Amino acid sequence: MRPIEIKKDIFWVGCVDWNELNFHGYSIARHGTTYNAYLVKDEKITLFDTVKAEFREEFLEMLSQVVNIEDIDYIVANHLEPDHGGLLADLVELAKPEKVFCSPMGKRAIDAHFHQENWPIETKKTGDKISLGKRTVEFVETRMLHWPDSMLSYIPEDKLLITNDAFGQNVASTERYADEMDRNFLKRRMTEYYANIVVPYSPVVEKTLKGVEELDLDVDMIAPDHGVIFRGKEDVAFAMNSYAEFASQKPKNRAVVVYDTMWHSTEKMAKAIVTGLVDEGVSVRLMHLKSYHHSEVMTEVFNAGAVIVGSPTHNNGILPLVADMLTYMKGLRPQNKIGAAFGSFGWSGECVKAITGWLEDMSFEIVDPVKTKHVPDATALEQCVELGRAVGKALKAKIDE
Ligand SMILES: Cc1cc2nc3c(=O)[nH]c(=O)nc-3n(C[C@H](O)[C@H](O)[C@H](O)COP(=O)(O)O)c2cc1C
Repeated sequence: MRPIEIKKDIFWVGCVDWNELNFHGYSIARHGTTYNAYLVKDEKITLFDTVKAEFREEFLEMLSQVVNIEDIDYIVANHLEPDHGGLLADLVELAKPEKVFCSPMGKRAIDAHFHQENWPIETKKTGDKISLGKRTVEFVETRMLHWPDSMLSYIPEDKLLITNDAFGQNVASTERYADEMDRNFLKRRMTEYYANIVVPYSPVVEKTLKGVEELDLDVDMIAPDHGVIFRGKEDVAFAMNSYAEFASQKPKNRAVVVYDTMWHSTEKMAKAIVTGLVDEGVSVRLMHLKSYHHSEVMTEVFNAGAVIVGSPTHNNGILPLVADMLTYMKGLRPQNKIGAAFGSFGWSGECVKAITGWLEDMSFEIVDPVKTKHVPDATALEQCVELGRAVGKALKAKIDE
């Protein structure tokens, strides 16, 4: 692909990764991603971020189409994760920039990744500004959105906000702008990204959105480091409003029933629970963990107000895929959920206690569990339907709070 001029003398110089399948446990199978970097041609030629190291040749070729690499004066490292900082050392070597700008935490990240003492690093805090000539760059630190080093760069003369991973979406496409993409597809990719990466930092998202409002930043383009760019006031508002909605984590009238099973008893219970939820007017996703990756489950969990988790008792505990999913979910700290456990057992029956413990650790509002010795009979299945109804009622009450 060629560089794209997104504003006068500002170029997208990223790489499209059509084949990436998995980001640190977050499956992006079939959608790929992009690593976006931006080059500003001003009196000081400035590069914002780099790309993943595997794309070295492609990235250097991309840059060479708009600039002599050795003419780059400044590099801004908004985020040091290797999909954006992967070629920083190469660029410092090739361009010999006058300055490398990063946040104070970015300096620590550069030290820990590159172990270089002689780079011309200058740290910038929220509110600090630099001049590129005709343009200014203002920095806004966004610690833990989603790494300690993360920051935003704002160019007021172009009303452009370069946001590193915030507002990103894992999607490989020839389209570069949000308005060229189907809106529902885009929202889905934004939701997945938020649910699998950003959700634990929702308080920082709320603070950042408030900060952008208080600083009265006039923005008509948001350029993230993954996926498409939001251009025009309408799409900027769409991106900001989507993040405000995501960060609020308001419970929705949807439930996820997620489980694993060895001999299908827990599965029979799961289906009866779905019946009870549907009786109460709740929209349900039933997800067998042998069919769904934990990140697909997480996106549904994020979109749901209730999560009902099932496992048979297995060696005095729960099945490994259920433990895997609970570990992943707990790390992402979803808020405002109703939770319940269910499962079949043979003799000792620890499954529901173990699952309930996980759900309590995540501060879910707990509805009493159901466990069944081996194959559920009609009475046991009716208890499962009742569990679904009880969760549906608790969810309704929570939504009305
Ligand atoms: C390898 C294995 C280990 C098991 N360990 C336990 C156990 O520690 N305690 C228990 O109560 N049941 C145990 N069970 C019995 C299962 O929980 C029981 O068969 C249950 O009905 C299976 O539910 P499912 O049909 O959903 O797989 C075990 C079963 C298997 C196959």
